[in-house]
Amino acid sequence: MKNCHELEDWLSWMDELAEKNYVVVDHFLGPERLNIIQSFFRSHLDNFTKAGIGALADNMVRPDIRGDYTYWLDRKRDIELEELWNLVDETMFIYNRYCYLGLSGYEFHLAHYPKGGHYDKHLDQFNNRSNRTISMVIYLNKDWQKGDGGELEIFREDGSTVLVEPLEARCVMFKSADVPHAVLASNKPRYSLTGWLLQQPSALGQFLG
Ligand SMILES: O=C(O)CCC(=O)C(=O)O
Ligand SMILES: [Fe+2]
Repeated sequence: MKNCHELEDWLSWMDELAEKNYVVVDHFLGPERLNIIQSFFRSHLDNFTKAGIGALADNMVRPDIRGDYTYWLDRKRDIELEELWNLVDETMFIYNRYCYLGLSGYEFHLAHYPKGGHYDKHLDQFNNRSNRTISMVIYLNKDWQKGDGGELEIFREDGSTVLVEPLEARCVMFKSADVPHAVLASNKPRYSLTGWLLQQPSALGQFLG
C-alpha cells in the first residue's frame, strides 16, 4: 500500500490525541484525494437523508437537536472513493499498531448541514451501543471564512471549550467515548465526511443512527 502520510506525522498526531483526547490535523487530505471526495459529494447531494439521533428503535429525527443530512458510504459500492478507503486502511493500521486499539471495522457518512443547521452537545456513543472508538471528521468546505459559523465545539475535561473551524481538508480525530462536542449553527451550507473506527465489526451505523 502506498503511504498516505509519513509515519513521523502519524506518531505526533497520536501523541497529541493521547494527551488531549482529540487532535486537529490540517491538510489531512491532499488536493487529489480532496477533489475526488468533493466531486463524489456533489454528485450524491440528491441522495442525502435527514439524520436522526439515538440507536435502533430510539432513532428519531429531531431537527431541534441535529440538523444535518447524511449519505452513508459503502466501500463495495463506492469504488470511486478508493483513495479514501486507502486512507482509512492506513488510519486503522496506525491506531492498531501504535495505540493497540484493536479496531476491526469502520463506518463513514457524508454530512451536509444546510444554512442554520447545528448539532447539540453529544457523545458519539449510544447507551446500547459502545463500539465507536475513534471519531474522525474531515471538512470539505472551500473558502470557509470567519463569521461563517459551523464550528465544531469540543468540551475539554478541564471545563474549557475549543472551537474548530470546518476548514477544507482539515481532519479532527477524537476519542468517541470521552469527548463531548457540538456543531454550532452554520451560516452557509457546511460539508463534511464523518467516520467512526469500531472495536467490533458491526458497521451498522446507517441502521443504528
Ligand atoms: O461535523 C462535525 O464537526 C461533527 C459531527 C458530529 O458530531 C457527528 O456527526 O456526530
Ligand atoms: Fe458527533
